[in-house]
Order: sequence, then C-alpha cells, then structure tokens
Amino acid sequence: MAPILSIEGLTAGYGKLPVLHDVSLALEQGRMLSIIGPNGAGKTTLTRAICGQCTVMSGAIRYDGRDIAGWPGQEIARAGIGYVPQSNNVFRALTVEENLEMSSLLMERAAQKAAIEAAYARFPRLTERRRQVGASLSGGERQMLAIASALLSEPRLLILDEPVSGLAPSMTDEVAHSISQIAKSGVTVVWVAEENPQMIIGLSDEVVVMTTGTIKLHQSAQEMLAAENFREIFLGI
Ligand SMILES: Nc1ncnc2c1ncn2[C@@H]1O[C@H](COP(=O)(O)OP(=O)(O)OP(=O)(O)O)[C@@H](O)[C@H]1O
Repeated sequence: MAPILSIEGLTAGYGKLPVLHDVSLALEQGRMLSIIGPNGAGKTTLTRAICGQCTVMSGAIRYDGRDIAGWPGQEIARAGIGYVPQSNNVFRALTVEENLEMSSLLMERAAQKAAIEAAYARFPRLTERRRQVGASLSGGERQMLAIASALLSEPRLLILDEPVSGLAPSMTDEVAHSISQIAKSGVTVVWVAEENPQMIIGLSDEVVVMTTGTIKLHQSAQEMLAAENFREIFLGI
C-alpha cells in the first residue's frame, strides 16, 4: 500500500532560515506516529511544514499521492489534513457550541447538526460545557474542543502538536484515550509528544526521534519500548 504521507528531502523553516534539514519520512494510512525530541529539535516546525504554515525551501510532501509542499494551509485542510496547534487552537470568546459551528460553517445544516452531535458523543465533557466560552475551559477541555473542531471536516490525517502537555494526569489519560480511539477509527494520527513519552509511545505504532532539525531514528513503538537504551534515548537526546 502506498503511504498516505511521504516526505522526501524536506528542508523548511521560517523566512530564509532553514530549521528542518533534508527530512524524509513515510507513513502508512491508519498508523499512529509520535514525534519526540528535545526542545528546539524542529518537531513543531515539521508539523507546520506539512500543514502549510512555514516556508518549504526544497523537497516534497506527498499526501495521498499529491505533492502539497508549499500549498496554502486552507487547501491542505481541504485536501483532508486536520491540524491542532499546541496553543490558540480555539476561539476563546465563543462558546463550545459556537466553536463547533464555526468549524463546520460550510456544511449543510442537517450535516452540521449531525457532525456536532457526533463531536459531543466523542467528548461528553464538551456537552456539559456547550454554553461555556473557550477562555473558561480547562486546558484539557480546550484540547478536546480543538480536536473535536478539527475532526468536523473528517480529515484522513490528523496532526496534533503536544495535545497533552501541561495537562493534569487524569485529563492526560482522557485526552490520550480519545486520540487513541480516533486512530482506531481509521484516521492516521501524527502526534508531537513532549511529556509522558512512554505512555504516548505505548499508544502509538511508530516513533520518530528528532534532533537539530533532522530525524535521528524512526522505528516501531514496540522496538522503541523494548530498547535497552530506552531511557538514554529520552534523557540523552
Ligand atoms: N516562527 C519562527 N520564526 C523563526 N524561528 C522559529 C519560529 N518558530 C520556531 N523557530 C525556531 O525553529 C527551531 C525549532 O523549533 P520548533 O518549535 O520546531 O521545535 P520543537 O522541537 O517543537 O521544540 P519545542 O518543544 O520547544 O516547541 C528553534 O530553533 C526555534 O527557535
């Protein structure tokens, strides 16, 4: 099967400054990939490059067979890639319900209603808070809303930047469980993980370790967890 995402020799960054250097990566449909690495390794920049939010200097980003490198973010979203950045990912002044409506504006009314109900079914916590504004949600509830909003357009690839960082342990478990369910439903998930790497890798199929704008290691989650130098990989990188 051809990979749903295939990155070849990608150099990308901000303005004229490259941050990613010659990055190559392939991911099959339905897999869950976690990206780990120290601060400044380029994890966020890699997710931004895929989603059309930084400058691609060279290389290809093939999604579903098409080279989307350099496409505007909106077209990439329309092609089926959902993106949840780490912060500023909900409309803070709007209620939960209004956030979901905003993210499904282009749908027909009946389809929109059904999609929003499906979002509440997936995240029951949001149902209880449907009249609360984004700014008043807890960190975990905000991530749930951001993920629910991204799912409304039914992406086949969902990219999440540190969705559980800074959350309380019980919220971390709840959000991580939801993401795992999303992956089980057939959506390909790319997940940037900073905290709780062991738990996140345990839920993933594959792991990429990044350092200084390059991919240092790409292996199965099982291999990574079984590696004798597992702790070194995290503490040493
Ligand atoms: N908007 C920007 N403009 C210029 N340089 C940037 C910008 N955003 C990030 N960088 C630089 O790109 C490099 C990689 O940052 P990036 O955020 O991708 O790393 P990261 O692995 O996600 O780390 P962190 O976990 O700290 O977010 C850093 O040196 C950072 O300073």
